[in-house]
Amino acid sequence: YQSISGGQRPYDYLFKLLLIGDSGVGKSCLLLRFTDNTYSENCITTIGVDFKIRTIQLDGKTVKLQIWDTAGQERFSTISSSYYRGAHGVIFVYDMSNPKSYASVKRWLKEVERYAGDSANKLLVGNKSDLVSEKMVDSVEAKKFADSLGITFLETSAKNASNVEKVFLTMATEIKNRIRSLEFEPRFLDAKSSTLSATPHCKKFPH
Ligand SMILES: Nc1nc2c(ncn2[C@@H]2O[C@H](COP(=O)(O)OP(=O)(O)OP(=O)(O)O)[C@@H](O)[C@H]2O)c(=O)[nH]1
Repeated sequence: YQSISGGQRPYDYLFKLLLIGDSGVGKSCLLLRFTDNTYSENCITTIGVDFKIRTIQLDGKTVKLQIWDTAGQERFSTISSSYYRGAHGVIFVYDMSNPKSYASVKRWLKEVERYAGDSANKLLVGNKSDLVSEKMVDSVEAKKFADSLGITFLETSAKNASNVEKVFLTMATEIKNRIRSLEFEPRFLDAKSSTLSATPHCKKFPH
């Protein structure tokens, strides 16, 4: 086969991930921590949608993560709706010091289900774990909520880099496992043998 770069295989998988949550919960800071390993107190508010790329190694495979940072502000919700389509994973972020942002997660879940469907993997993140004395959202309660949805829950700090790698590595692993289990479905194999573009959920180069 011919890859887009003319022979060299650039990656085995390309996953589109979305960061979703209220304005100010730290989505842009989490993204910058993961892709550039930087942190700034005065991250500017995301206008519309922006994405960043980081390529990781997972079980000997090269996985390219295209991570979209959607604006949390209400007035941009119509802009971001089209970006939900085709997402392999959605990371729901709230601010542990802000109960309102935690309550909003339910609304964001509904919105994502409407636009991205049920197929995308989901993960719940409580950010700003460094603000220990300002903690307002109970970890046990958040974990219970995530369990009820059957999704992973992690507490992070973009500021001190706690658990940030883990969020994206866990998400990539969960998507890869889902896709691998799809490959073993007879229906999927039939479709795949006729044409590779039948691959339903990810761009994967043949080996
Ligand atoms: N203490 C602490 N502050 C954080 C952390 N992450 C982000 N912040 C601060 O929270 C504020 C908002 O962060 P952003 O990353 O811009 O939030 P956002 O979710 O992208 O906001 P929108 O772009 O408006 O949707 C900034 O002032 C950050 O410095 C963290 O882990 N700990």
